[in-house]
Amino acid sequence: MTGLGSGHYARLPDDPASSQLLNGLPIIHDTPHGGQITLHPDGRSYTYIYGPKGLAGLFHNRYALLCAIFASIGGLSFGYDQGVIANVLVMKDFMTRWPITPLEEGFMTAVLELGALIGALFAGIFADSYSRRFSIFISCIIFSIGSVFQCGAQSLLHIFIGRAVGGVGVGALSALSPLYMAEISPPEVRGSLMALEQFAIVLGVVVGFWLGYFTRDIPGSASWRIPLGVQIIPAFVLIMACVFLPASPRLLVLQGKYDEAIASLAQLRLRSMEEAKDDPLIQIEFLEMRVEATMIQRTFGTAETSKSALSTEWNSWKRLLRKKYRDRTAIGVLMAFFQQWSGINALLYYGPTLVKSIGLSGDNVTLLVSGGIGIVQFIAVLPAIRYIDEWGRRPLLRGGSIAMTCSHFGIAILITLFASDWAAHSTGAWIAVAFVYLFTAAYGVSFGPIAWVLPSEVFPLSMRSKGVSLSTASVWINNFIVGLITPLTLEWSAAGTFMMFAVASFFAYIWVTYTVPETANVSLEEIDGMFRSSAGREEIAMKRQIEEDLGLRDVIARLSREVYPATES
Ligand SMILES: O[C@H]1[C@H](O)[C@@H](O)[C@H](O)[C@@H](O)[C@H]1O
Repeated sequence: MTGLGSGHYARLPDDPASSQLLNGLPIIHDTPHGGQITLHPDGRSYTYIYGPKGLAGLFHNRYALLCAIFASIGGLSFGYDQGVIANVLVMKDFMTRWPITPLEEGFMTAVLELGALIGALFAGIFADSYSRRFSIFISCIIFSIGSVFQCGAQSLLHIFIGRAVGGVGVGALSALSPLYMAEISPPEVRGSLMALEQFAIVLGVVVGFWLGYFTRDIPGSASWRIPLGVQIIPAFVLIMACVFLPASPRLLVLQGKYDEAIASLAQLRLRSMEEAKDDPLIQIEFLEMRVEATMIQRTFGTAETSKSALSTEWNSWKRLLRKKYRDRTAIGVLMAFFQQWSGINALLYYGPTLVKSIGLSGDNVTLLVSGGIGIVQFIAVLPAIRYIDEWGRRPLLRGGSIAMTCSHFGIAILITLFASDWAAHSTGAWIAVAFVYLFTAAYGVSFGPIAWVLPSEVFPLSMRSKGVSLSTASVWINNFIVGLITPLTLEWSAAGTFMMFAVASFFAYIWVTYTVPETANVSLEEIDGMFRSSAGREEIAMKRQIEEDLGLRDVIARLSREVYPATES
C-alpha cells in the first residue's frame, strides 16, 4: 500500500481542476493540524510526516523529544559504568583494600556483561506482558539495587554481586529504551530521537570517566564509592519519569486498548482529542498499527490460543527464525554483531596496551585512550543525530564502515612496519593514534548509534520486543566475546588484531550494501511493508483485505479523491 516517490513532487494546487496537470507526480497534501501526506497518483501509495525534518523537526515536537530524552537515560547507565570502572579498578584505596588479580579484573567486566545478556533477554518477555514503561521502571529498580551494592561494598563479593545485578538492569534498559523510543517517535525524526540512546551512552562514558578521574585522589573509599554511587541519580530520575511518560500507543493497540492508544498517540503528536478525530495523519498511523496487529493475530493468533502461556512464549521466540522473519532477525542480530566486531571496545578496554604498543607511556595513556575515545564518540554522535533522518541510515553505515576499515588497516600496517622500534618512528606512532581517533569518529557516527536504531525499526509490532531483545542480547554476547579474545589475539599479534577488525568492518560494508534497507522517514508499519516484497500473494491479499476492513484504504482513497479527482475509480 505504501511506497516512496521518485523524487518529483508537486504541491497540492489551490484550484483542484488543475490537479490533472500534475498527474504522474506525487502530490504533497497539507493536513489540517500541521504535517503533510504525500499521495501518489496510483491513489494507494503514500508517505507522511508530522512536522519538518532535520534539526527543526527535532525541536518541533518538544514533547516527543522530552520523552525520548528521559527514555534515553537508560543508556546513560550503560555508558557510565563503562567510563567509571576503568578508573575505579586502578584507585589506590580500592587496590589496597582488595588487590585483585588480572583474572578477577576480567571477571569484573564479564559479570556485568553476562548480567546484561540475561537482562536483555528478559526485557523481551516483560515488555509485552506488562508495559514498556513498567518494564523500564522495574529495570531501573534492579539497576539501583546493583549500584547500592557496589557503592556500599564491604567486600569484593559485594562488588561482584552489585555488578551482576546492576548488569541485569543495564541490559534490560539497553533493550527497552530504544524499543520505547521507536514506538513513540514521529516517523520523520525517529532516527534522531533514537540516536539519543547512543548520545546518552557516550555521555555516560565521558561523565563516568572524568568523575572517576577527579575523585581518584580523594583519600579513603570515597574515591570509588562516590562515582559508583552517583549512578543512582539518573536511575532515580528515570524511575520518576516513568510515572509521566505516555504509554506506547503501539503496545496499547497490540493489547486491543484502542481508545487509550489514540489518546496516547494524540498526546505524542501534539493533538487534542478533538483534533485527533479529524486528523488524517492520526487516523492513518493508528490504522496502520491495527492492520499490523491484525495481520499477526490472523496468521498466528488462532493456532496459539489453546496453548499454555509458556509454549506461546516459546513459539513467539521461535517465530523470529521463521523464513518470513529470518531476514529481519538477521539484520537486528548482525547489526549488533558488526557494532561489536568493529573493535570499539577492544580499543576501550585494551586501548592502553595498544597505545603503549605504538610507543606511548605513562598516565597520559589512560587519558588519551579511555578519556579521548569517549570524547571523540561524544562529538561524533552529534552529526549522526542531525543527519540520520536526512541522509538515511545506509549512507552513514556504508561511509562509516569504509573509514573504519581503512583506519584499522592503516594501524595494522604501521605496527608491522615500526613496532620493532617505535622510538625511532614517533611520527608513525602518532599517525597510528590519529587512526585510532579516525576509527572512533567513523564508528561514532555510524555503527555506534545506528546499532541502537535499526533493530527497533525492522521488526513488526507483535515481534518487536522479542526481536529487539534478541538483537540487544547479541550486543552483549559479542561484547563479551570480543573482550575475552582481544587480549589473546593481541598477545599473538597486535597487527593481526587490527587486521581482524579491518576485515570485520569490511564485511560490515558489504553486508549493509546488499541487505540493509533504508528505514529513514517511513513509519514503522511501512518498514514492515518493505520486507513483504518476498511475502506470498496470499499474505498480500490478506493485508489488503484487512486494510479495507479497518478503513485504512478508505482514508487514503478519500484523500486521493480530493487531490486527483480524475482518478476516482
Ligand atoms: O554503542 C555503544 C558505545 O559505542 C560504547 O562506547 C561501546 O562500548 C558499546 O559496546 C556500544 O554498544
